[in-house]
Amino acid sequence: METLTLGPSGTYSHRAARAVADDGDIEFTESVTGIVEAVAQGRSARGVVPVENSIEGTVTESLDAFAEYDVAVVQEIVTPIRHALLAQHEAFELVASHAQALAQCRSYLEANYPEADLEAVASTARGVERAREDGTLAAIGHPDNAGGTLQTLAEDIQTRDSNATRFLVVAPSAEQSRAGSKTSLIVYPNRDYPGLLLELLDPFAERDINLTRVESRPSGERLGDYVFHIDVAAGLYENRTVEALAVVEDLADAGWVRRLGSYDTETVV
Ligand SMILES: O=C(O)C(=O)Cc1ccccc1
Repeated sequence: METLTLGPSGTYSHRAARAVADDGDIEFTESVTGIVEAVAQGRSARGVVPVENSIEGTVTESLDAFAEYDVAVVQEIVTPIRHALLAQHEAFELVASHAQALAQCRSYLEANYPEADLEAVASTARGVERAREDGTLAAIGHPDNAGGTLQTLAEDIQTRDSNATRFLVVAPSAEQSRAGSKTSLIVYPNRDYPGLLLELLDPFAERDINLTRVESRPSGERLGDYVFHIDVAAGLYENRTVEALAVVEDLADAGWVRRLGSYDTETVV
């Protein structure tokens, strides 16, 4: 099945996409929003996007794209991230990588290459391509990207050993599923009063549904107005989830509630 992910070839997203697609079916683009948009518009059957890292937190562009485009989430992929420093030689001046990778390796770079400039590029593999062509650049990426002109100068340079990233697999909204142990929801109450968030979360607590993530993102309508991204450890096939959602929908009757669907998690090493 044709699957679009963040490229070029060799990104962590590419590695995650291999868990759900044959390598020959994977295509690349350099925009997370572009991936979600392509799936929503039927130009791609599946998309794989990074959503959250254990060190650096949310990939806000992905969440905002889920709020903007109508798509379903059909699977979660969790993968450990081990970064390598890749360059032609030690004498580089600039490190080019994805903003999250640069942030995840901040301490290592400050301690070992305090003089180096940092440049955020669209993906780790884009930085690798640049470093392959230009000896003044180093890249941070998966060690498998070494070879040719590029050597591995250091491995495991992320701040903590437990660096994991969650990726979500998106599909056209018609493929939204009720089966799975987790569910992603987006709630826009279009209201503001004391205790609103408490009221939105209480229906889950009352039914013993664990929340695995709550994230507020600006709605873009006005300052202080938020869209809430809520993930729960329960499926839409369960009565307790349907009941909790009915209460949430009442509370958000001036706005909207989107069910991205239920899905299972796969860990890929
Ligand atoms: O740039 C990549 O390789 C990505 O897939 C995004 C990313 C960056 C850093 C950690 C995890 C995912």
